[in-house]
Amino acid sequence: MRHDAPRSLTVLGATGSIGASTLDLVGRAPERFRVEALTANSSAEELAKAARAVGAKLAVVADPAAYGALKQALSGSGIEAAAGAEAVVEAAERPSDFVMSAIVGAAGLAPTLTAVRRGAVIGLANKETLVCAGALFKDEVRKAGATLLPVDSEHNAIFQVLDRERPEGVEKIILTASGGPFRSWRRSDMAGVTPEQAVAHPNWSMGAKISVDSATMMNKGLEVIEAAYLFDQPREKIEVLVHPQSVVHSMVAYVDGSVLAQLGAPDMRTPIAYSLAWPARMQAPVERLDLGRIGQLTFEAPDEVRFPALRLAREALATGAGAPSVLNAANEIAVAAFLNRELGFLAIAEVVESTLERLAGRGIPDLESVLALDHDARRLAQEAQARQAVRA
Ligand SMILES: NC(=O)C1=CN([C@@H]2O[C@H](COP(=O)(O)OP(=O)(O)OC[C@H]3O[C@@H](n4cnc5c(N)ncnc54)[C@H](OP(=O)(O)O)[C@@H]3O)[C@@H](O)[C@H]2O)C=CC1
Ligand SMILES: CC(=O)[C@@H](O)[C@H](O)COP(=O)(O)O
Ligand SMILES: [Mn+2]
Repeated sequence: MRHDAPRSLTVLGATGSIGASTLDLVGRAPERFRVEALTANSSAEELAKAARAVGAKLAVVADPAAYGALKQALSGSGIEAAAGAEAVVEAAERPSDFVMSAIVGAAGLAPTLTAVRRGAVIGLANKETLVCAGALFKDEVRKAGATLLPVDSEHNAIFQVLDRERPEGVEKIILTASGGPFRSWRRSDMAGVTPEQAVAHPNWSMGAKISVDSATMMNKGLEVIEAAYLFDQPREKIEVLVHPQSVVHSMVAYVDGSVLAQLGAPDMRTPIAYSLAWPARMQAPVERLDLGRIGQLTFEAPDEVRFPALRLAREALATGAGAPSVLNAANEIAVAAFLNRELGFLAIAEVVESTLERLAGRGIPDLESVLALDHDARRLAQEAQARQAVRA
C-alpha cells in the first residue's frame, strides 16, 4: 500500500462508538482517506448522515426494515443504498485498502471474513469474531495474506510493544483491566444493579454490550482469548492486572526483566489512529497524557470469585475446541436479556456457565460448524435465561 495516496476505507459498524470515532478521525484528515462503504444495523438516519459527511459511495443497513428510511435519508446524495445481512457482506467485499471491523458481536464474523479473504488490512475492534472463530479465523488471515491490526486498546498496546520477531524473549503478556463500575463492590450488592449502572463505565465511553461486559469482567475474559489467538500465546503467559485509571493500556514482560508498556489517555481514537495510519502515525485529537497531574497509577489482582465471568473465559480457553464460541454466544444472549431487564446482573455468568456445561465439548473443525455451534449455544442460553426469569 502506498502511504502518500489516499487510503480507501470501509467501516463495518459505522454508527457505533468505534465507528463514530473512526469517522471523526477520517473527517479531520480528508486528504488521507476515501470512504468506500459504511454499514449499520438499523440506524438509517445516523448512517445516512455519516455517509454524507464523509462522501461514502455506499451505505448499507443489515436490517431490511430500515431500507426505506435509508433510501429517503440519502435521496439526492448520489450515495448508493442497500439492505440485508448479505448486503453488509457485499460491502466488505468491495475493494478498499482498509476495513474497520466494528460491528458488535458474532454478527461481525461473516463480513470481517469476507474482507480478510480479499486480503485487506483489517482494523479489528470486533473481538467476538476472534473469540468465536479463533484459529480458523487466523488461518484465513494467513491464507489470504491479509493484515490484522488490533484496535481493542489492550491488544493495540501489546501490538505496539511486542517483539513479534523474537517470541522466545517474551515472558508474559499483562492485560490491564479497569475493573469496571463495580470493581470494589461486594458481590451481594451487585445482585440488583440496573443496566444504567452497568453501562456507566468509569473511564471509557463505549457501546452498551461491551460496557456490560466490562462490568461483569467478561470483557477481560474475551480479551484473554483474543490475545491468545492474536499473539499466538499460551494461556499461562497471559496475565490480567486491574488498573483502575486505564492509562497503562497493557504490557509485555521480557525474559531479561524488562517490562514494556503503552500508555495514553483512555480515548479509542489513539488505537484507531494507529491502525488507520499504520505503519506511519497520524494526529489524533486526544487529551495528552499528563502523569504529573494524574499523580498515581494503581494496580491490584483481579478477583475471579466476585467476577466469575473472567474464570469462565479462562476455563473456556483451556478447554479449547468450541468452548470460546459457546462462551461468546451465551454471553451475547445473556447481556441482551440483562439490558432488556429480563435477567439479573449476576445471572449473566450463570447463563454462560450452564450453557458451557452443556456444549463446551463440541469441536469446530470448520467455519460452518462455528455458525452451527453459535446457533445452538444461543438457543440453550435462551432456555437457561427463561428458567432464570421464572425463578426470579
Ligand atoms: N467502544 C469501544 O470503545 C470498544 C469497542 N470494542 C469492540 O468493538 C465492537 C464495536 O463496539 P461498539 O462500537 O462499542 O458497539 P456499538 O454498540 O456502539 O456499535 C455497534 C455497531 O454495530 C452495528 N450492528 C449491531 N448489530 C449488527 C448486526 N446484526 N449486523 C450489522 N451491524 C450491526 C450497529 O448498528 P446500529 O447503530 O444500527 O445498531 C453499530 O454500528 C465490539 O465488538 C466491541 O467489543 C473494542 C474495544 C473498545
Ligand atoms: C477501550 C477498550 O479497549 C475496552 O475493551 C476497555 O478495555 C474496557 O475496559 P475494561 O478494562 O473495564 O474491560
Ligand atoms: Mn479492550
